[in-house]
Amino acid sequence: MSLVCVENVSISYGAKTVLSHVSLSVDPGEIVTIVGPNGSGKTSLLRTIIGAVKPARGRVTRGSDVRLGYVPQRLHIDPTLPMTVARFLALPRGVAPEAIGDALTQAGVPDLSKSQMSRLSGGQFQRVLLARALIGKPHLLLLDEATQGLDQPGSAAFYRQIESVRRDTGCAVLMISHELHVVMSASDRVICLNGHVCCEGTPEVVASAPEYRALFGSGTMGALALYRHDHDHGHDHTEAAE
Ligand SMILES: Nc1ncnc2c1ncn2[C@@H]1O[C@H](COP(=O)(O)OP(=O)(O)OP(=O)(O)O)[C@@H](O)[C@H]1O
Repeated sequence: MSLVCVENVSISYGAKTVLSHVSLSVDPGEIVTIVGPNGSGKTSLLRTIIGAVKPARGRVTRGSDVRLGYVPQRLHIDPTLPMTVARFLALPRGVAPEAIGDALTQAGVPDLSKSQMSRLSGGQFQRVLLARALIGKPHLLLLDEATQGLDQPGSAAFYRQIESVRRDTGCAVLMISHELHVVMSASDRVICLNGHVCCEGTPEVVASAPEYRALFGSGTMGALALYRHDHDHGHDHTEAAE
């Protein structure tokens, strides 16, 4: 039984249609990545799944007990506003301190609760947003370019954290990313969007699809093989957030 089902969805802003006839579903425990060029409708699709954008056609269904956790692309917090991480995570409704501690631990930043939001590094900020999404114990975690602005090691560490969250909680993950080689190697399934679903399947299938190569070139295949080769050995996946 899928957690969410998107059936024949089209999304328009006024007269402009940005996505047409998109169908997809996410099953429990899967990591599914959406890739696509700028403006191809990726964020619009995620926002439709969480109910923030109404589809012009088609429908999105999810089980009545399925909880979603959403990590947005950006979140601006006034840097002059004094606010600790714990306070931020307790907004807008009260959350028990143990739940905040658990979420920060799952996000890989157990010691940040007393830090000021304005003093966090980019990597720490993203981990705090991840912790915020994990507080509700989601069945499906949705990430919109969560590693934007992080350097390559920082973003690779972030994706390893996502894999560990999936391992520990069993949640499914639907994420958007531009970091093709890192993300493709961490995903069970990849969906390539460009106004519609161009191609989808395992990372290997998508990386070799002509539709994908027309958009991104053929470089990913080599990077994917290299990454898989490099990681064909054990790892201590406990790097601290940048
Ligand atoms: N609220 C809105 N009103 C009008 N047009 C919008 C709105 N949100 C997005 N669009 C337009 O819809 C198109 C798809 O935007 P969307 O943000 O979904 O794409 P994206 O694939 O996530 O892009 P990026 O990779 O640049 O983040 C763009 O042309 C964008 O300008």
